[in-house]
Amino acid sequence: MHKIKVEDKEFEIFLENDTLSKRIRLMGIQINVDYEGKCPLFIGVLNGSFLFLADLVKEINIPCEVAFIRVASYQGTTSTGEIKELIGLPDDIEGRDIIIVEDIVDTGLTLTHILKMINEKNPASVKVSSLLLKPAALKYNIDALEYVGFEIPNEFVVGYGLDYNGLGRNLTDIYRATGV
Ligand SMILES: O=P(O)(O)OC[C@H]1O[C@H](OP(=O)(O)OP(=O)(O)O)[C@H](O)[C@@H]1O
Ligand SMILES: Nc1nc2[nH]cnc2c(=O)[nH]1
Repeated sequence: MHKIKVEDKEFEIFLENDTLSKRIRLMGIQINVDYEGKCPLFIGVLNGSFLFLADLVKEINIPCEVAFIRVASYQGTTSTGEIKELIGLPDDIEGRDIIIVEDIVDTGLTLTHILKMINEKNPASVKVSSLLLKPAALKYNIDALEYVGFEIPNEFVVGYGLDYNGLGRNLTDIYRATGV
């Protein structure tokens, strides 16, 4: 089993880059079909989505635009993970077909806040594309979650954009914590 250490934590290989690429190709095909004749605006949620978004849009062969947003958490309330503000949301999304791009949906809290703030700007439609989803961790129902790469167990993962204490985002494969 291919194991690595990121800072103090051990991880084992979980999803190899080739597996990710094949799935992302299929997700792109599905989006090309669903948005034929439209010009969707992909909005990546920084930081974790940067590699997934880059690979996903390379599979898109219809006109599209790309933007990024960042969410900032309340200071001192990290245990509840409340979200204070959304940075970088374009002003002119009214009437646009939006596809929010996430690396992972865990509890669903981040997306719930993002969706609320985006919907206030009256887009034509909003869907979410997430590479990973932890169904067992979900606390918020997200109807807009249309394109999911992989449903994974409720385990901590790192690599391909996902970090452990800021490290590991550059790994080409995704690893899971070994729990030792
Ligand atoms: O469904 P949730 O429980 O809200 O968790 C999912 C969020 O957590 C991660 O972001 P993180 O806050 O770690 O920031 P990062 O993308 O900069 O790593 C991920 O990119 C999602 O945005
Ligand atoms: N790196 C990383 N970030 C997350 N954010 C929510 N869940 C996870 C996870 O499993 N790994």
